[in-house]
Amino acid sequence: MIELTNLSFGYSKKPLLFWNLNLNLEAGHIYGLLGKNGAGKSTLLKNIAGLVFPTEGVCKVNGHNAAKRLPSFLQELFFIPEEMELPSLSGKEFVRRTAHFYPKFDHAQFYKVLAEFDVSPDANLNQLSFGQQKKVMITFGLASNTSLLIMDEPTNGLDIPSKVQFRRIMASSITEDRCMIISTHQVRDLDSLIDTLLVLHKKEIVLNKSLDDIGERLLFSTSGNANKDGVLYTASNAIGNNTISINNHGHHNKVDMELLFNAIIDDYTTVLEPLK
Ligand SMILES: Nc1ncnc2c1ncn2[C@@H]1O[C@H](COP(=O)(O)OP(=O)(O)OP(=O)(O)O)[C@@H](O)[C@H]1O
Repeated sequence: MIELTNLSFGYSKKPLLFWNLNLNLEAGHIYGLLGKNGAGKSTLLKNIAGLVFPTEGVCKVNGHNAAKRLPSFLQELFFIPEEMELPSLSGKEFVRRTAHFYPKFDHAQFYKVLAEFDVSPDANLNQLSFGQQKKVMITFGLASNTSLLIMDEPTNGLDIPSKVQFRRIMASSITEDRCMIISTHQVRDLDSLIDTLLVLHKKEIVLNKSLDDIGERLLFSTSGNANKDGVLYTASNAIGNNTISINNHGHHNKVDMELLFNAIIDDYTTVLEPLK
């Protein structure tokens, strides 16, 4: 569905943020995009959405060159940026004026999910709190039923019960025809939600693997339970050590995404070797 080929990008007069980046993403998956502050997550998402244009290389979505922003491309894409300015309209009016851009927009789904988020469709959007505004846009994005839904830091501004609700609603909205990409700093917000982890580090996508694959190849445990001959990374916490080691048994275990992310950004790239 998404094909980035030899993509390089840099803002004018700044060094390149990505260099020769290649990435293929498929429908039917919820991808979690992680990277340090300033790694370029938002910029990568904007390249995919055709909001900025590659310096070199190409980004295709459903066969369309994203940079051309053709109507046939735009009607299948919904992008929720990290920060947004909403018009002085009620949610209901916003839907009335904009839903027709998305041929698969489901009005009943919009009102149902918005009610689950406990936001009134009659409230003026620019008088809602930041978290409530996010909820309206997440709901609109889900109801648009576009084949690609991109969310940049969607959980930013949501309180803890709303984050739980968000994960539940998102997980129940994925279909075989849809691809969702969620970027976040809050690794824990992706727990029980994403199926594939993407890590952007040092101008490249260094990891694009399903959690199933990762959990079969790496063992996440306390150091006492680690595969002692295959320890790849250890981090101490208040009560001991957490460890990533090679999973020799091939039995799936739960991936500690935060630990894996920390290992990668600390440049313990050996954790990536068993995943190649
Ligand atoms: N419009 C712009 N013009 C120039 N530089 C920009 C622009 N937008 C972002 N940058 C720079 O590009 C780099 C990557 O920014 P980006 O927002 O893509 O990173 P990010 O990984 O999403 O960061 P964060 O996790 O902090 O949100 C940063 O150094 C930022 O200052």
